[in-house]
Parts: sequence; structure tokens; C-alpha cells
Amino acid sequence: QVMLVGDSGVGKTCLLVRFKDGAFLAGSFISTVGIDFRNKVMTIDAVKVKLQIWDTAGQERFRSVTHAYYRDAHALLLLYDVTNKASFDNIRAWLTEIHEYAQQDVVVMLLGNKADSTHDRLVKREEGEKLAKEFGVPFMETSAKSGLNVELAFTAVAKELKHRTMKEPDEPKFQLQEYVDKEMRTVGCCRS
Ligand SMILES: Nc1nc2c(ncn2[C@@H]2O[C@H](COP(=O)(O)OP(=O)(O)OP(=O)(O)O)[C@@H](O)[C@H]2O)c(=O)[nH]1
Repeated sequence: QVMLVGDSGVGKTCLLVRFKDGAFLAGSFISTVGIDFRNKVMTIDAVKVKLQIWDTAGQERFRSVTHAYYRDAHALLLLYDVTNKASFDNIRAWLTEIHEYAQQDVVVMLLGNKADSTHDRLVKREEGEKLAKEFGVPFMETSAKSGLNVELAFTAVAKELKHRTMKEPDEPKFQLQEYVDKEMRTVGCCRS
């Protein structure tokens, strides 16, 4: 189980729709009520991995609903919006909440979404990197609109989860951030 969390409006639903259907939900913003989920099967190193992805509501009034789901999540994608400084500042509070409610060994990845918005950007990529380093979590920027790194974010998490469950005793630990950086260098983007 992978859970999408972060402030309302950062693009959790759009990210999931982009990943699941390869499309961008343009137009009016419909806030998620409570929690919603979708399944997607990915093939990771010739093994089928089924991801059940929970899209949570970012709005404060649904917080008690989502708390109940943290315990069962294996991975959390924590999103902020690069055009919304408050959503970035709230990441610390989200991480505190994760510590409180999620499993201790949960995989957490920080995503700076809406990276396509060059003109309205208020949070630099370096700021996201710095915060992620401080908390020891992997990080990348994404865009549900352009599709940037969306597949990669979910693939990286699926790889990590697969590695944890199927790891040979002497196999080294999967390095999520290294994998992500390597993949980004390969496609030759995003590190301008
Ligand atoms: N430019 C741009 N806009 C985006 C992107 N992702 C989402 N949006 C817009 O941001 C708004 C909110 O997106 P949602 O995916 O509904 O946000 P959410 O995080 O699910 O919000 P809650 O359900 O309230 O928690 C919508 O109007 C989207 O069109 C993106 O990558 N780039």
C-alpha cells in the first residue's frame, strides 16, 4: 500500500490519475473527500508488483479519517506544491504526523509537484533537496501536468518495496535516492 499525503491542492489526485491513466485532469479542482484508492500493477525486474494507492484528502477536516490508514501504509509519497510556499512549510508538520501514526519502517519520499509551473514557482528545487536531506528522505520534483518523473516516483517506491519483501540475505540495501538520481541522469533531464 502506497499512500499519497500532503496539503489540499498540491496535486495528489492529479498525480495518481497521471500515473494510472497517463492523463492530466485539467480544469476545476475537486477536493478529495476522505480517502480514495486505485490499484496498479507494475512489473519490476520481471516481477509483478501490485500497488494499492490511497489518495488522501489534504483538508484539515479529514485528518482523523486519514490517520487511521497510516498504520497500514508501506510507503508514503509526501507532496508539496512548488508554487505554494505554505504547502512546503507544512512538510515538517506532515513528517511529524507520519512519525506519530505510520509504521516505523515506512518508505517516505518527498515530492515537489507542479514543477512545470516555472513562472509561479516559489520553492526552489534546492530547498526541497535540503529539507529532504535534513530528514533523510529521498526527494524529486514531479509534474502531474507534464508527467515529469511521475512514473519514476512510483517505480522507485515499488522497487524499494519489492526489494524489502524479496531480498536475498546478502543482497545490499536498495538505495532509493541513488536509483532516482541515476535514472534522471539517464533520461538527461531535470537537473538543470
Ligand atoms: N500546473 C500544474 N497544476 C497541477 C499539477 N497537479 C495538480 N495541479 C492542479 O492543482 C489543483 C489541485 O489538484 P488535486 O490533484 O486535486 O489536489 P489534491 O492534492 O488531490 O487536493 P485534495 O484532494 O484537496 O487533498 C488542480 O486544479 C490541478 O489542476 C501539476 O503538476 N502542475
